[in-house]
Amino acid sequence: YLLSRVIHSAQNSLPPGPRRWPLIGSALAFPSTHPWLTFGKWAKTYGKIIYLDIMGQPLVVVNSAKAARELLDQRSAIYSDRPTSVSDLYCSSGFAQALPMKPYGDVWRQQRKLVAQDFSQSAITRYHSVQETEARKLVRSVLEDPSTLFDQLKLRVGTIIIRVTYGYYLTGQQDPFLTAPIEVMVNFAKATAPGTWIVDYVPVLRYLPRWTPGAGFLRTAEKWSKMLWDVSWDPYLWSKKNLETGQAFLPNMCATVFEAADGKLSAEEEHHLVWATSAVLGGGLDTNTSTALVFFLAMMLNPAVQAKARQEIDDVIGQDRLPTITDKASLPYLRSIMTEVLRWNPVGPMGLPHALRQDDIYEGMHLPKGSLILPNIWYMLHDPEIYPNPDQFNPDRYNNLDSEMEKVPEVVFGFGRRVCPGRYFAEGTFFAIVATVLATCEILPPVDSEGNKVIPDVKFSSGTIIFPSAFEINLKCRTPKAFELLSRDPTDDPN
Ligand code: HEM
Repeated sequence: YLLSRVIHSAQNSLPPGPRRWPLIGSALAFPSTHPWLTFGKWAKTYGKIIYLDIMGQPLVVVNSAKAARELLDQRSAIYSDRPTSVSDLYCSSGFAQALPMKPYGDVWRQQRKLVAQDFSQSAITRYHSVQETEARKLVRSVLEDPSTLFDQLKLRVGTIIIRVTYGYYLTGQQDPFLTAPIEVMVNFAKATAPGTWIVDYVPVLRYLPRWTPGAGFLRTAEKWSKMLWDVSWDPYLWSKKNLETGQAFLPNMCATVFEAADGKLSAEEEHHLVWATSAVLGGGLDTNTSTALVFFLAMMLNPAVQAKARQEIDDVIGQDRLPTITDKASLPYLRSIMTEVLRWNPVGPMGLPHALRQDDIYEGMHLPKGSLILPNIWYMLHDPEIYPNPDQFNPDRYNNLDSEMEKVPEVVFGFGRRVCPGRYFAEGTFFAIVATVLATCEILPPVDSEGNKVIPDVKFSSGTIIFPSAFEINLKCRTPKAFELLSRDPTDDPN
């Protein structure tokens, strides 16, 4: 009773936000592109918590890491859902099947447990050599032809994630086990962009017969749903079959689950495994690819940072071998660079939306039940009060202190019970690429026909997972010895 009185009195104290109109709410003010930038600007006017209402759907933008911690972490029992309205929407396109969009509950818990077990900090060391090998192949290929950087990154990051999830080794860039998930991720980006589904705003449209001209979205949704289904089942079925034939590389996530169950999974367990593995694929492909691209961009723009990193590697590791993932602990400047890449342009600038299960009050403001909570990760890492000159790429801002660096991944990988279960694995892949590139190469801007350096603008796409606009680099190998080391198998390296 007391709570309802308090909520009632707080009803009039919704967080501040742009003007709301009858019926449409604040829909007119909702930024159509790069919303994290607008929400960040709004922080000056409205503060760290902003309230919007899109046609009756309450949205709460959280612009501060402290508030995100206090709500999404400390009150995680009520902040761990995914928005049902949005899940319904994804449902039309099949994405509600996927673990990351699942409502907080038993099915989500079962699937998440499978991912968390296989990618725990202790379990992932068995995947180090896969990550290191692919990082070396990446550098060799890009040295051969720097214009292939984007494609090679997709291929190498894809190879790592598909290899450790299903035991399948990609045959090349055109392998359908790579091209299909990439296409599905493009659909995911579209499906999660606000406004893609007119049905979101006018729910009755869901019941339109398929053949009506306005029902194109239903046909799109059906097509995407089928693609997602295939992309989730096909590699799984390959893995299951080839665990028996011995063709699947070990260890891999599917095989580990199968072996733990003595090869016998119930239909329900199999369902959980299919959707858990497909979440790994979806969670680990574009995120890691784009993060590595941001690294290349940052390095090209900051030659002094590269030089300092190479010096650290030469001092700590020497030039007779390449750094491996276990060397990360002794390379603080490289860790600072990785941290600064994650902060400078986080590839998931708004993370994924959480949903609030019941009415809540925060600092006297009423946060209504059913609100979508949108963490503005980008702004949390660009708030000038916390990160002075936030647009400047400056790894020294952490003073080599892990306590300072840790504040960045704590935000970049999301919050509470929904925090990214692939964080440590993702950092392994990222480190393998960063360390291998910096130990062996100089990343240079390309030059035009008159010999002038071509420096690209730093621009990003908009969406759930964002990519830098296309740019070119030049990659120069430091020494013949470095080139030779790139051809070595990391497991043969003397440590
Ligand atoms: C740089 C790389 C990555 C970044 C920046 C990233 C970031 C994120 C973020 C922000 C979330 C949402 C957390 C929240 O709701 O608060 C998330 C969820 C998730 N990520 Fe990652 N991620 C990365 C790599 C990976 C990898 C490699 C995997 C797989 C091994 C993975 C698997 C997942 C899954 C399954 C979820 C859904 C969790 C849930 O809903 O319970 N991610 N990630």
